[in-house]
Amino acid sequence: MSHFQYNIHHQDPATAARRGVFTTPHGRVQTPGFMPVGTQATVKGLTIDQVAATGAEMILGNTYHLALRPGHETVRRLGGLHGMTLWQGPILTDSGGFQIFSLEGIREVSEQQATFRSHIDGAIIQLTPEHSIEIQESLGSDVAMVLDHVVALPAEPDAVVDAMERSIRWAKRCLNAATRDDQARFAIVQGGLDAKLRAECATELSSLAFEGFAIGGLSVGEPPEEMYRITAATCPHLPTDKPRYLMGVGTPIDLLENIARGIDLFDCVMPTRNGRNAMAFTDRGQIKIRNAVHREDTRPLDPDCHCVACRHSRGYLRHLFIAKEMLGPILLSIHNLTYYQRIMAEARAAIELGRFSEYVAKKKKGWLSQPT
Ligand SMILES: CCOC(=O)Nc1nc2cc3nc(NC)[nH]c3cc2c(=O)[nH]1
Ligand SMILES: [Zn+2]
Repeated sequence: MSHFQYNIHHQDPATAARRGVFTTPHGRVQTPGFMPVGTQATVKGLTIDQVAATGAEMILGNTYHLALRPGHETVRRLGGLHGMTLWQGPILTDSGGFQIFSLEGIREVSEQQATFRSHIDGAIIQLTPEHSIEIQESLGSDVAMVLDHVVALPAEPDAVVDAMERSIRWAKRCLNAATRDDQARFAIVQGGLDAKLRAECATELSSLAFEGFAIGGLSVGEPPEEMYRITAATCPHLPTDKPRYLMGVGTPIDLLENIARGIDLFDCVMPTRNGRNAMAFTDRGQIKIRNAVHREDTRPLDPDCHCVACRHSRGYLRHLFIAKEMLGPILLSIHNLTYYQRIMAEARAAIELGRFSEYVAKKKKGWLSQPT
């Protein structure tokens, strides 16, 4: 009996949106679902109780960062990510390919491995598919991402094909290197912005024994319409009975547009990173809380939000940022994560009612109006 199970209980009649539940050894994830990013084994500035209170069920850690610091053997000796962080829910680790390629600029990719320079001490790191799986098994995450080869866009067609074909070979090496049956492996579809390549890659990966499938190589600066075109072209070639995870996405509109095209799981730094930078998401668009207009505004960020930040006035939140108090970034991170989870909960309910398209239209109207 597998430790992992994915069940769809509603399929939206008018879109490709699905409502499901992904069961892991550390509990269930309601889908569509959003995973807060905890790159260095912490969702920045929040305790795990605060993260849980936002409604998050599954969080994301990053293999590349944790392998560099404190080292995956150290994490294992400290009880793995669950023992170290005390987060008892599901954890997904992406092996950080994106961080490598975006943060460091990959020094080189050979058939054997990706070689890059550590952003901490400049040391040369060589990451093979096998080592990436070994690291993630030490971290003890519930879901491990395969090591893939991501090319920066725009890229020469030959380079896109080459990286996509290497990613498939590396995905097979990751499966062969796996030793834990209580850790799922998710494949990552590559293929740039070429719908035909994406379909080929998805079809090939779907024939392999993965518990889930991610769409990579997006949210790397391409226009939203291009992202939506690629997810719409890729999902039909992925198994219907496995979770689909769109990496690094996105804004609230991106979440809904991609749920409509068949995506089940998301992760993005936006709610936390923008929160730390004094930007709050609301149903009527984004609020830049440092703006002087909020100076004596007694209203909460969002009257419909039950989070701890929304018990305060906008004026107080603005003061915290102007005074550079650490509570400011913490409260806005909590609000933004709560907001993202609320959107996902509303989306799940709308799919159950068969009214997802109506829901998306209503939300987009609010987001595109001017915040008050
Ligand atoms: C190296 C394999 O593990 C990975 O995490 N690969 C991977 N991660 C990604 C993360 C991304 N974040 C964004 N936008 C913020 N886009 C991403 C793409 C990938 C990816 O293609 N591949
Ligand atoms: Zn709030």
